[in-house]
Amino acid sequence: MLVNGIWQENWQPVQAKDDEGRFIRQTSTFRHWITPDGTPGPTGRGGFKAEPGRYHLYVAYICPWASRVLMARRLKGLEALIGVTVVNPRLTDQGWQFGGFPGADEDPHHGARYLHELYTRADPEVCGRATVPVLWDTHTDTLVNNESADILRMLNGAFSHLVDRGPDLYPDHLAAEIDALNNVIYTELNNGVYQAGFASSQPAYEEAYGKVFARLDALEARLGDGRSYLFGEALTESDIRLFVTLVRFDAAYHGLFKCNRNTLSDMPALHAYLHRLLALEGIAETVNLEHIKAGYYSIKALNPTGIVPVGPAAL
Ligand SMILES: N[C@@H](CCC(=O)N[C@@H](CS)C(=O)NCC(=O)O)C(=O)O
Repeated sequence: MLVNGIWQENWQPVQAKDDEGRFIRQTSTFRHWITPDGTPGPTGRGGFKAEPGRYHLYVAYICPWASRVLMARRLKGLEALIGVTVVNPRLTDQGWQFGGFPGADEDPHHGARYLHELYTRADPEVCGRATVPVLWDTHTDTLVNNESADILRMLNGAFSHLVDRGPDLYPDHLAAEIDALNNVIYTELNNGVYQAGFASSQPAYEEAYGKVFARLDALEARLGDGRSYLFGEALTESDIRLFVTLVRFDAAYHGLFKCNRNTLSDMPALHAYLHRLLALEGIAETVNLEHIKAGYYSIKALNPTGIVPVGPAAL
């Protein structure tokens, strides 16, 4: 991680813990918003007008937070407006690295070797982890936002005057319900699986495991009434947020994170829902299982041999 702009060599993939051994996720540092006219968004400063070709996303296919942004870019038809660079799925002791793995890109804008170089370019005194996704402004050469929840939301609306495609992922009449469900999905699933995987005590692991499967059971029942998506027939942000965890479940969380009461393929409604989303145009291309497995199973603290499982044979 970075402390006052200096990369710390003793970087640890296992993140902060509370007193009972529960994993704690850090908060994001850059919180500016792209808006249609460049006026400030809900946080940060203004000056980031939606313009074709101006912004660039740095992502990792392994990362569920980055994947939700990739999905929104595809669903909203923004591929021609916003470029993407995929980092190497294996975290190094310098954090995310460019190139060096099939399907991993070089940095097209700065020729950086590591993602943390972009963070210090944006702020020479930056402190914190150099996480993906990164939303970069090529005009002012700075980091706009590194919080995927913000990026997901801004991609829904900020470019609509340039490209008006795809579902409204955050319609006004569902906003409060989406926020509430997002919160539950984040706490109990998106982050819940990490809390199981990175727990450093038996009780912390069991607590997280219990939350994960209780929520999966509740969602299995919710989707079992025949609806296509979480809120009926309209695809929303909440579906994107749920999908990114479901699609990694059997390949990474079931084994590596010990979320192993059952596989997702054992839950018929959730499994059908996963495949319904995967079948949406362009969505399967936002998922790279080789990167997902290589990335998760390269976490030495959880898998010291680095052996990557061959399966699952199918999702
Ligand atoms: N709040 C961030 C979290 C992103 C995040 O934790 N990304 C992970 C990959 S899944 C990362 O880049 N980790 C590198 C690190 O923690 O140093 C978001 O949702 O955008």
